[in-house]
Amino acid sequence: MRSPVVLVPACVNQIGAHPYHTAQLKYVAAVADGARCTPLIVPALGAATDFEALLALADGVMLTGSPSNVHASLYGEEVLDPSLPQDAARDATTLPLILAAIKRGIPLLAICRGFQEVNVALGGTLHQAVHRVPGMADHRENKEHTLDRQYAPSHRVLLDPGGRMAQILDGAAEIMVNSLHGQGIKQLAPGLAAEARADDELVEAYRVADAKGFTLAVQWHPEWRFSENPDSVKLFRAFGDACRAYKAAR
Ligand SMILES: N[C@@H](CCC(=O)NCCCC(=O)O)C(=O)O
Repeated sequence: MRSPVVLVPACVNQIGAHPYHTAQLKYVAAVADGARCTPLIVPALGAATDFEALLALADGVMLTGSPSNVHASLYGEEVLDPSLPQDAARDATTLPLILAAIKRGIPLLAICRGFQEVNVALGGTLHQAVHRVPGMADHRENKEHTLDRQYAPSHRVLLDPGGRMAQILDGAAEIMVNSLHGQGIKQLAPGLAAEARADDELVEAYRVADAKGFTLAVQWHPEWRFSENPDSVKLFRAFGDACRAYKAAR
């Protein structure tokens, strides 16, 4: 029997003289080895994407992190810092894909930029620079540190005791997470339920409250060396199980 297919939308990145569709290995590996599903990287073709064709293949969707920001115009703001990277082709692909996947009840796991994308797709807004908001912490990584240090757990999040995440993590009340983002949730979209918050109250995880299928979005990076972190192992296993159940029920 074939394994569930999980769509992993690509970014567009310039490498040398040419633009490429790219997906980082760590995300693809977490789908393959953590969720035990077959990752299928989706090119960022925007409106030229045949979403119906893709969703007919999909048993799950995983949205990755990326250094680029969701374009501020998509939540009604001017871009505050145009020097930061953007990826209009990814926005034009992921936002419609998110809406279509949720409507179909396809399991959805969203990480970092993906977490921000789902919120914007559903009508929420973002802080463009969390660290400039009075009372909020700086959630960015120090780029001068080694990667191991950048992706090391750096702060706690408190889990909603009645939430899906707490259930997946065997009733944990809080966990330590890494933190590599400048933007964050300002206004949670209608229909999203917060699952975890940092000590400065920033939403760090949520689900789509009335979704037919599994939905979880996290601001941190569970894909980083996931096999060394029991919480990340449980999260990818739960996502994979949801994809297997979706596939079985088709
Ligand atoms: N641009 C957003 C998104 C942050 C994000 O996804 N960072 C991860 C980049 C590298 C990786 O994929 O590990 C923000 O800064 O808030």
